[in-house]
Parts: sequence; structure tokens; C-alpha cells
Amino acid sequence: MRPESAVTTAEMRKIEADAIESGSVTGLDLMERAGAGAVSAARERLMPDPAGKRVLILCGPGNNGGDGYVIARILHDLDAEIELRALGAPGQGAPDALANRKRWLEIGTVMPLDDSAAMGAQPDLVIDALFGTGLARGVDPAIFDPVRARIGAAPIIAVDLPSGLCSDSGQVIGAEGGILPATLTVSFHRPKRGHYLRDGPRFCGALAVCDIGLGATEGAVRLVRAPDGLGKGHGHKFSYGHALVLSGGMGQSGAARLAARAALRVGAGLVTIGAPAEAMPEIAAQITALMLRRVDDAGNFAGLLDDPRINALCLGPGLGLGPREAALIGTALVSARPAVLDADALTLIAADPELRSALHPNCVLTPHEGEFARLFPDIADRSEGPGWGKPDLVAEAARRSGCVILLKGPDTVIATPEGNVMLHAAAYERAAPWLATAGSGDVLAGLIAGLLARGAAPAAAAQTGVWLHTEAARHMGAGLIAEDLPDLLPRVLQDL
Ligand SMILES: NC(=O)C1=CN([C@@H]2O[C@H](COP(=O)(O)OP(=O)(O)OC[C@H]3O[C@@H](n4cnc5c(N)ncnc54)[C@H](O)[C@@H]3O)[C@@H](O)[C@H]2O)[C@@H](O)CC1
Ligand SMILES: Nc1ncnc2c1ncn2[C@@H]1O[C@H](COP(=O)(O)OP(=O)(O)O)[C@@H](O)[C@H]1O
Ligand SMILES: [K+]
Repeated sequence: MRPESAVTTAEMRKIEADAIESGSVTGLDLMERAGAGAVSAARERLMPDPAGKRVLILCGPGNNGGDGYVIARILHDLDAEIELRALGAPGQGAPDALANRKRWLEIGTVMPLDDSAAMGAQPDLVIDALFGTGLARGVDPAIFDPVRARIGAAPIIAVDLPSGLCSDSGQVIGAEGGILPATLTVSFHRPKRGHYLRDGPRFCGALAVCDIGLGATEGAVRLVRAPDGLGKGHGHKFSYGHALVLSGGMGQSGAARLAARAALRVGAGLVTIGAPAEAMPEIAAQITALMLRRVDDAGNFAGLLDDPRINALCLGPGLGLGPREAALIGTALVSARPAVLDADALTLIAADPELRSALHPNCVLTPHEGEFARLFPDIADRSEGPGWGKPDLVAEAARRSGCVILLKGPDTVIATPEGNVMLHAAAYERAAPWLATAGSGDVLAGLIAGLLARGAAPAAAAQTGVWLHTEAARHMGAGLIAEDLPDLLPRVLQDL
């Protein structure tokens, strides 16, 4: 079953507590399933036959450690050689973990984590069951010292989370070095937000999520999935909308051309670039199916917008930061047309309270981190950690500005003013590191504008746009530059 959402610690606790309270399962059952799931993932991906293998298991004082004791017992039954090291014993607050520690002590021994004198030979596999979703503060890097030296090249499986990673924010809570980076992270029921956000993917290695029988319960943040097909039916070109992309002056038109080409490739019926007179020759020399109209100022822009068939706008890529551009944005917002506001448009809006107050629910703002901080400095300043991560801050920004916000990155978060939040992770099997290239953001803006022209609602256009953007990059892989992205779309669309 493919997870539909990524959960917070609080959501996961509630899902577990509800299941236990309903009487359908006990905490011990869940812990047993979690331990068994981790062993299955280990056998599938790293160690098919544990017999005779040395496994070093690190157990913490909570239920994450409880999973570790279960894993020790199962691997012992498979004839692995277990060395179990614990950071204290589970207290009364973790009775299931305590019960599993007792069961383990009937068949094996526990040594303290910091007793480096008694360390055995180098392990074939390390299981990190120190801290999971219960991580409450930064981990003292020194606790890893006794084992770090010994791990060598052995793969590390993190149980639920690499110890030190915040499950809500994807950040290492404490000091540098206060985390054990994993080769494979095995989580339970649903991925945690931190598996995808910020540093999460780098520290998790690979990610496996195993079912522990908690049904179809989901968290509030949905994961963006492939769109349902973007085929064209019977209509003519005007059935698929007309997007207008505004360009900056001479020598600045590349970004608008990239965006416009993406809008056309994603299936907008018509796409026009609106440019000042001085830039028109340069643009005309480089386009064919795209159309070109003169937009010198807000006056002729408003005239163009008298055509009701122009049903989506894209403003910002390479636009410029002067009074002309501010006036163009004002005109676009007054027209209430669905609009993508990116790059320079965001900088202008950040500096102009009047423009900001004209934002409306058909706007999609696509800031990168720097632009986001300019737009919402107080939100961006708040440090992330348990209970507050990227999805929360984007949700707050969307609520405040009354439009859809898409905060870019390998962990793109999209939020609507009504409080719907979606996470698109370009990570793990969908990693697309070659998107870190000049102009790729312009292509994303154009994709969303093209989808708006085709009639998609703003949040849907944002989700589909970001998915297609990553997918196109994945089709190309190494060597990708922004110019390639629009022309990779046919393959992506045909595969849908
Ligand atoms: N409750 C359940 O039914 C299930 C829980 N599961 C496991 O339980 C984990 C959550 O368990 P817990 O809520 O007990 O939390 P954890 O086991 O993740 O950690 C909590 C313990 O660590 C201590 N601690 C937190 N931060 C610390 C730090 N920086 N330095 C030193 N000590 C620190 C706390 O005082 C507490 O004793 C999940 O990640 C998952 O692995 C799974 O077994 C599935 C079922
Ligand atoms: N490492 C990465 N993995 C996946 N996507 C990335 C990565 N780095 C950047 N991106 C994506 O590439 C785009 C870059 O946009 P932006 O920062 O506006 O750059 P530019 O202004 O040069 O076009 C965004 O959609 C962002 O999400
Ligand atoms: K862990």
C-alpha cells in the first residue's frame, strides 16, 4: 500500500493511541510488528541471510529502543550474533519497551553504550534504535563516540528515524554530529514529515515504510502524486486556454521564454509572451509556436487583458524590479486572472503592501527560500523543530496572504489559504538533484501557468506542475539544463 501522507509525531501518536484504545491491537503487538518489519526490510535490502552475521544493536530508553529489543530477539532466532548496547533502561513510561527488554534478557545480554572497553569486533550491520519520534532535544554527539569508531563501513539501519533527526521538521535538532546518518531508514505505518523535509533524506539514506496494521489512517499533509493524465479530448486550441507570460527588457527575456515554452508544452492552447518593444526583436528571433505581443506599460497590458480568452498569467521570471513592473503586477492582480507570481514579482510584492493586499485566491506564489524570507520574514525566522516544520510555515504564509504558496526545494511544500497542505519530495527514488540549475524555477512557473490556462484550480496546478517538473528532470538525469525541461515533457505526459 502506498502511503498518501506524511505524519507528524503528534499524528502518529494519536493514530497509535486510537488503535490501542479501540481494542483492535495492543502496544506490544505494534512493537512486535515494527521490529519484524525492520528485520524484513533489512533482509530484503541489506542482509538476506543474517545467520552468522555480527549485528550491533543500539537501544534507547523509549519505545524506539523497544523496537530494538524486538529486532535483537528476531535476529537472534535467525542465528545472527547480537551485540546489544543500551543507553539506559526503559522506564515505567515505556512498559512495552521494558517488557521486550526483559524478553531479550532471557536470551542475551545488554551492555552500556558507553562501555567502549568491552567493544567487540567490527559489525556487519548496525541497528540504530536509540531515538525515534520521541526525540525531544538535541542529542549529545558524545553518545555516539564509542560506536562511531567501530562502525567502519557497516551499513546502519535507522529504526523509524536516524537518531538525532526531528520527525516533524527534518532538521538535526542539536549540535553538529548529534545524529547517526543511516544507510536505510525503516519507518512504520506512514512516513514522517522529517523523512522528506530539509536534511531528512540525506540522513535517512534510503527509506522503507512498513505496514504495522494501523489501517488507512492518514495525516494532514498529503504527498503529491502523479496526475491522472493530462490528455486532450475533442476541443480546439481555445478549449485549452491562453496563457500570457510577461517578459523583461532586452537581454532579460530568456526566463520568460523558458516559462512560455513550458506552458505550451504542458498543453495550454495558446501562449503569448508580452514584452516591451525593445525586447521584441530578440524574442521574435527565438520563438515559433509562441506568440508575441507588445506590453510596454500597465496601459497596454490592461488592453490585452480585455480579451477574456487570456485566462492565465505568469509574472516574474526576468521581469525586472522597477515601477513599470510593479504597475504590471498591480494590473494583473486587479484583473483577478489566475496568475503565477514568481521571482521578481515576489520581490516587488514583498516591498509593496498595496500589491500584497491585492493578492487573491487565484494566485500561486512560487518563492524559493530567499524570496519566502523576504515575503514572510517573521515566519521564516522561527526556528524549526518538534511541532513546527516547513509545512507549518507555508500553511501560515498561505493563510495570511490568502493565496496558494509553493515553497520550492527538493522538499516542495504547497499550501492553500483554507489550510490544505501538500508535500512533494524530490527524494529517494524520485531524487532530481540536477534541478539545481539556473532557470529551472522559470520552467516551473510556466508549467503552473499552462495548467492554470487548461483550467486547473491553483492548488492542483501547483501540485501537477511540481510533479511534472521533477519527472522531466528524472527523465534526463545528469547534464540537465533548464532549456531541456520543456522538451522532456512529451515523454513524461505520454507515460502518464
Ligand atoms: N507506541 C507504539 O505503539 C509504537 C511505537 N513505536 C516506536 O516508538 C518510537 C517512539 O517511542 P517514544 O515515544 O517512547 O520515543 P523514543 O523512544 O523515540 O524516545 C523517547 C525517550 O528518549 C528520551 N530522549 C528524548 N530525546 C533525548 C535526547 N536528546 N537525549 C537523550 N534522551 C532523549 C526521552 O526522555 C525518552 O526516554 C517510535 O519512533 C517507534 O520506533 C513502534 O514500536 C510502533 C509502535
Ligand atoms: N536538489 C534539488 N532537487 C530537486 N529539486 C530542486 C533541487 N534544487 C532546486 N530544485 C528545484 O529547482 C527549481 C529552482 O528554482 P529557483 O530557485 O527559482 O531557480 P531559478 O530562479 O534559477 O530558476 C525549484 O523548482 C526547486 O524546487
Ligand atoms: K532511531
